[in-house]
Amino acid sequence: MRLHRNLVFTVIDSLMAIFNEGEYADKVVARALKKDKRWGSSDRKFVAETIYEMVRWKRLYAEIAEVKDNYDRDDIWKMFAVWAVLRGIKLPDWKYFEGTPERKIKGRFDELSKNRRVKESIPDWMDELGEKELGSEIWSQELKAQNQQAKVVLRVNRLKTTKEKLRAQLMDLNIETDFHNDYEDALILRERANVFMTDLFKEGLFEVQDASSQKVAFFLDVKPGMRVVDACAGAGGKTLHIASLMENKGQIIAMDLYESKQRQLKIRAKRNAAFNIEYRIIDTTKVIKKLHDKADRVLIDAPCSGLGVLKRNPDSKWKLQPEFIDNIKKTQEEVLANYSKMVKVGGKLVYATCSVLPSENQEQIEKFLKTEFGQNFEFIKDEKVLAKDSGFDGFYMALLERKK
Ligand SMILES: C[S@@+](CC[C@H](N)C(=O)[O-])C[C@H]1O[C@@H](n2cnc3c(N)ncnc32)[C@H](O)[C@@H]1O
Repeated sequence: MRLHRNLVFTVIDSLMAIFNEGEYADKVVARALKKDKRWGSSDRKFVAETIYEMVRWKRLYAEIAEVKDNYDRDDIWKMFAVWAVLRGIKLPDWKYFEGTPERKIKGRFDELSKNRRVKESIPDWMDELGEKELGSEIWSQELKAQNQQAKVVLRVNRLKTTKEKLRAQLMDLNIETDFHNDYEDALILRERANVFMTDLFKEGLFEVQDASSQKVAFFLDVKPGMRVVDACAGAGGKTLHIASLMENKGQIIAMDLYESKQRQLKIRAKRNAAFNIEYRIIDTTKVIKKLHDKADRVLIDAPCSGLGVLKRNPDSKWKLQPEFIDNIKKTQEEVLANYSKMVKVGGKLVYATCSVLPSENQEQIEKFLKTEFGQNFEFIKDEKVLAKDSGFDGFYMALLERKK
């Protein structure tokens, strides 16, 4: 591989913004890709993937390069040189690479790889937390799995097509996909491609949704004609899947705290031809009270640490703080206590997170079932999805039924 100056400069600028100015990697990458219209797909791929790689392995590269946080531009060049050397890429004779100690880089890599925190490139506190909650062996394997690049997974929109037809249409565009027995609605791309540019996407024939996340709507056991509340709907990844399974029959009530997310959901719902969604912003407790005892199904896709989705958000390794996790656990307890009241007797509740930490998952459910209101519910089943086993995101989902 040859390094091209303007592409590498874009990577360095982007990393300055992510590491030093607190910007989010996905936004910075999106901006970087708009920079030069002449770039072809391999140029764009280089820019996006290199930025993500450098974010993913930030600690490892920084320690090998012997540079410390609050990196200046020279430090980022040194980290970039480490990335290139470890990939066996020949460094061009640019001034930034003068004196790069290639042999020392390889030696330090071997030495530092003995320490999990450096090898898997995560902060100390996060490593301590993961080990405490999952045990050293599982946590090590999970971290390794979550440091792999995520596969691109599509979810067919049953309101518009079938996965067989969609697969054939994608094939016409030279986008090859596979079905997977464990994920009924999924098509998994053999190679990464920018599927958002296709007319098939613009016509709403599919959404991009990780395979683990696609399990949740099935777990909720929705049927056409039901009244389903998606209490933390956000931009609606799962709402749209629920809509697809309900064949536009019945009612879906999509709620969130934030209007901006709901606006995105509305656009997506239109594209998907999902017509049975109503929208509510949770701005007072009344919004929830009005629906007490009214829903056949309630989904609580709770806000969480995101410690199951580091594959797709490597950035959160560096942005997440321990205090955030403590606070989000309190929110999880509250939403379980309050939103479960919308389930009618005989109805079902799914509590889901994209975290692998038991303290955000099964322990929240155990706690809830011991509360006065929680005693009205029976635990049916749960699923703890680890990236190390599934190859997709880490996830948790629990199914409860209201008995009285
Ligand atoms: C895991 S995300 C939801 C993802 C979404 N369900 C999807 O599949 O695309 C959690 C959502 O909960 C929302 N949220 C946070 N606190 C909440 C609360 N107290 N009540 C309702 N929603 C809340 C956040 O705005 C966020 O959109």
